[in-house]
Amino acid sequence: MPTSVALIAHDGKKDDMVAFAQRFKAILSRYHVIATGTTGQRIQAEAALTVERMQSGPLGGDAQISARVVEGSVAAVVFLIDPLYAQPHEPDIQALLRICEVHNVPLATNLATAEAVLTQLNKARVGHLIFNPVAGQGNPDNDLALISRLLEPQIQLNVIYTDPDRDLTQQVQMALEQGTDLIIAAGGDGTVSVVAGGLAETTTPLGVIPRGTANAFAVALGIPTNLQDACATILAGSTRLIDVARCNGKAMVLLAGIGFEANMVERANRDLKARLGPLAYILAGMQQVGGVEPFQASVEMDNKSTEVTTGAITVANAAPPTSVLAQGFGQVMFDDGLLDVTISTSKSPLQSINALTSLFTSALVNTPSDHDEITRLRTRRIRIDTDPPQKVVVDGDIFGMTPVDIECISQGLTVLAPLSTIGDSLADD
Ligand SMILES: O=C(CO)COP(=O)(O)O
Repeated sequence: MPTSVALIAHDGKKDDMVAFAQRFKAILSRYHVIATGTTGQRIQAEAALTVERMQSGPLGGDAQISARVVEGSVAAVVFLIDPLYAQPHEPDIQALLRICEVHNVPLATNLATAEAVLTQLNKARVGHLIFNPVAGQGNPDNDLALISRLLEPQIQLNVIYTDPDRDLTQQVQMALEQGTDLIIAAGGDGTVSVVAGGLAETTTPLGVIPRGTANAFAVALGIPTNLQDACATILAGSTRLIDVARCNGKAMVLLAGIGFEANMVERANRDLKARLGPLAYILAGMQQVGGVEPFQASVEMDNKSTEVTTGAITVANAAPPTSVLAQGFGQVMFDDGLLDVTISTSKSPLQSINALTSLFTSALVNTPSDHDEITRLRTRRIRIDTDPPQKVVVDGDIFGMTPVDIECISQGLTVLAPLSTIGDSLADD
């Protein structure tokens, strides 16, 4: 769907254009505004809108805008023509009017029609698609073409590619400032986590198109893991309020793993994930069982501190059944305002395997684990320190070292998701 609006005014109409841009600034700022040179300069200065300026009209600016219309990137053209003065570049003006006819692009040549066109544009949903081209094993070009084809008839889509050199949180912030109706994360759990962090404590919904290796967030919320159905879920528009957490200030939607999980994630690097897909985590986990080094942890909640010897601590906000180490309760509640903490106190590889099997069974049958070496608790806030310091993984990526302070923000995130799923506290009522 085209995402630019073109603004052009002859000299006798420039004051009208500036007043129009000021009045419709909220709508225009949701679009990429393009304008001929002098018109653009005045709009930028007097309506404080960001404008991509072409050449001045008589020097070819109208022709440049015609080219954009032909390319298909223009949603509407507002061209305030002065009917009382002849223009030296009349052929360019006529060409632009003709090109708009040819390509069926809304064209307003006076203020009354311009208002009608902008009022109509205001009804379209504007969305930002944050697309991670290196996530998962799919073909990014084909995936993006399919997503655009499915969503664009209903959503004005601005595509932003993730790039290790650009701060994604800042890009989400910019999209929010422009006024977006939804932000869609198309990538793995890492991408989803950063976008969710930017949307935490706002009312702008998060759409998820799972394109990663594990897609744990989508599975936990019952969001389909194939592209077509994930897009259909976004278009259906039903939203859920879920909890979001902050781990040492960083947003966390899934879980923090200390010890076992952090080492496993480190072993399942991108190469292994590219070769084996989700099996990479299982292989890395198996390699890890024998090498678990127990550590001392001090766990503080409600101003009370407890000491434990453990090989794995998992603090989960949301997790699918396959996140075995988070399954002390057999299912992780993602909308109860609490973190689900699972601590394994196994001391030998064999005990670890027994405890893992118990957690796996708990997740399968949705009941709490009663294994002696599993401690489980629910809390709003937790602080964990360890001796020696341990690696911490947050939402599938290595985050840093202990100590960590994790806090749950109750129902702090709006997600486009099917209404009822596993892990949903309503499902228990
Ligand atoms: O002449 C124009 C359109 O035909 C407008 O050009 P400027 O915005 O550069 O004045």
